[in-house]
Amino acid sequence: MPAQHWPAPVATGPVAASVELPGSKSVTNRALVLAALAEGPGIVRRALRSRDADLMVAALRALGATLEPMAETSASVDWRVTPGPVRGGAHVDAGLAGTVMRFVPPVAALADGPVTFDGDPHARKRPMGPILDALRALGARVEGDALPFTVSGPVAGGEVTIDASASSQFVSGLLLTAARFEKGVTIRHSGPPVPSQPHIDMTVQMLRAAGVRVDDGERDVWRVEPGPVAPRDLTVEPDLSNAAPFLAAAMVTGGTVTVPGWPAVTTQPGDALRGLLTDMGATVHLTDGGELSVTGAGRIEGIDADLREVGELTPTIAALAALASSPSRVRGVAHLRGHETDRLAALATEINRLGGDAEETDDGLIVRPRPLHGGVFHSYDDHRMATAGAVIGLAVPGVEVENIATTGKTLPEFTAMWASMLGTE
Ligand SMILES: O=C(O)C1=C[C@@H](OP(=O)(O)O)[C@@H](O)[C@H](O)C1
Ligand SMILES: C=C(OP(=O)(O)O)C(=O)O
Repeated sequence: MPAQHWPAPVATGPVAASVELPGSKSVTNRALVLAALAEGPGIVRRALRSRDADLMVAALRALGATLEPMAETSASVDWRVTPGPVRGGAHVDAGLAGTVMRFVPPVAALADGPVTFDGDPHARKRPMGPILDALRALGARVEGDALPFTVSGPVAGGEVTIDASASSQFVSGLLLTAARFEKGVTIRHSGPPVPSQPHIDMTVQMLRAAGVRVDDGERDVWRVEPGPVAPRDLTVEPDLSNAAPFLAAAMVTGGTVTVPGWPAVTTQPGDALRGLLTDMGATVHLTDGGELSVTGAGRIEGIDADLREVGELTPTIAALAALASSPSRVRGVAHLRGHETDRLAALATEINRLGGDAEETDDGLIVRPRPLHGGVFHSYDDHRMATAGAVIGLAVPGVEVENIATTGKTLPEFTAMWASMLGTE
């Protein structure tokens, strides 16, 4: 895969493709953590292979779990996971992965010695304070308030109040390990709304499937009883958020893209694409057999949408908005400033660099239609910025995406899949 300035292919006609997506990053990394914390060996099938998933595998191995591939393809692995006593003295590289930097520190607090964490230069800027303070309040010793930091257990557990408005992953991270703390954990959120509720629902649902008792009946309060985590044999769903740029290609080109294996019921936020793309003018159909198809009308409508619950879809929606025939407004996503990059600034800057009209608001973006021209679309080490550039490039000749290889965070085969969708491979 070329490392830099990837000439984004222009579509020569309506796409007509079926695109099979590898496993969900969010499900994979939760499943691996829960398997490593379980009472006995378990299996995680169709786990994603990508930088974020590889970092999680390395982190759990460093902490004492054994992960063995039972079967693998270039895109996915079936892992047999054998838990071990959580080992101190380890180092965890979080890369730029929110799931690693927020889900692994509570696991590390179970270790018999200190565990050090660091990550990419930009990862040191991502918010960590609330979850590290929570671990302190629950009994851990933590040096540092952001990457790099050191966590030393033991943690007794108990009650803690946090402000999770900057990331739902603070809640998910504490919840995933909570049952293994002597007293379990009760988390109360206090502050502006917590984003990405479906991702918290995903955590709660996967904990329950592993036999953990979770009470989420009161808004912004989660109670986890202490107890064992049951081993499972689970199959990871396709990554519906990574379906976004491919489905967007159907809209941009007035073609049809189908994605097999779309779950009938899911906690993945990518499922919201069905409604969002319909609102932007697509015809969306999900068959009983789990095949999702999106057909573009040849014209994209602007949208006014609150994406707080599904923030990771914002870069694709903004790319579509830049190609739409009427203005768009995206709200509720101030927390995207703490993602892989400040996504609101990055999207506005890169759309405007191509001649567009995008404006940051307090909590989102306004994008007005304007003819675009070619140029370099910077990715800021952000996989979803890179794929947003590819979407715009379908309709705008001369777009070059800087560092397309950053798509390896969650979709290492992106360029090959894109070429295959366009029939140009
Ligand atoms: O728990 C998860 O797997 C995720 C939660 C969300 O994080 P934020 O709540 O920080 O947006 C999402 O954006 C991220 O891509 C994955
Ligand atoms: C915000 C994202 O990732 P992370 O898990 O690193 O927070 C994302 O994938 O859009």
